[in-house]
Amino acid sequence: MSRIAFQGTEGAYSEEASLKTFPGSTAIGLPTFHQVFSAVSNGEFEFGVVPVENTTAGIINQTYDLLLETDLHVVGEIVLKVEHCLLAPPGTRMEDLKRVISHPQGLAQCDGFIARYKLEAEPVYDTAGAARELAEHPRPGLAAIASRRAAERYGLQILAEGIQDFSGNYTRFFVLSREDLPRREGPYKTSVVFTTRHRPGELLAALQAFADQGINLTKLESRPRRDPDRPFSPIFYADFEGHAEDAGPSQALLVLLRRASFVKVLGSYPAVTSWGFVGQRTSATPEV
Ligand SMILES: O=C(O)C(=O)C[C@]1(C(=O)O)C=C[C@@H](O)C=C1
Repeated sequence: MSRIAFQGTEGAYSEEASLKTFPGSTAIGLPTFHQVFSAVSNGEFEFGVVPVENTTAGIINQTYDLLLETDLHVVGEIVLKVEHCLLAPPGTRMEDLKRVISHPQGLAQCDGFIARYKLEAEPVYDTAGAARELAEHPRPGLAAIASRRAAERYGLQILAEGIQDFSGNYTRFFVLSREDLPRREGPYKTSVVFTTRHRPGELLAALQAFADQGINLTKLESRPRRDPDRPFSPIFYADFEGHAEDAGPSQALLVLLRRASFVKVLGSYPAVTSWGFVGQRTSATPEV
């Protein structure tokens, strides 16, 4: 039975993503992303499940930064539909509420709801942690944004459900492992990080190789590099269809290696190919 580390507390969306992908495994919440990455790096856990991006609120910067700093492989992706609930101790009325606590992503995904009800938003480490904190230390006027599972786990009342600003609110997670997994059947995706020389046309040239090989890029993200001598010089995170060892992708990666000043392949993993598979164990998710 696999042991999976996620960031947060029992009832977190990351826990749900872990258990739906690896049914029957043990998923344990750790307080920080740093701890999840180290626990997988030092072999304490076989896999880590971390959020990378959300369709409403964008990328999770810390995950992207840590992917660069550690040598873990990305061996899977999970896409989970996230339905947020407004939770409060039983007996609380909507009109009593003044403040709401949740993970910054949870707050960002419910920004419109929070504004509509004129609530003061306060960030905490994770959504389920907010629910637990509220259940253990209820304060007048305080609510939490978390999952239905968190409400059940911590005995809170659901005052409103589906409060995210967009009903199509999906979070994408990466499955991290110290070892790469054996190749399976089905479509793959690959994630890479690279930097280019600071000259006109360098990014275009780096990406041209993918176009030349007929490879579909599914993501391109730019982040400021953490270099004190070159603040704001960008580092690029790209995902593309295919396995790094396939003929087309390996050719494109070779060109990228020649053009770029730095390249790191984060991993090739079975792609979540259909939105119908969201949050479900499918043939595209890693086997344990
Ligand atoms: O706090 C949680 O429940 C998490 O699993 C973290 C997290 C995130 O960091 O994006 C995961 C999914 C949701 O988008 C909101 C929060």
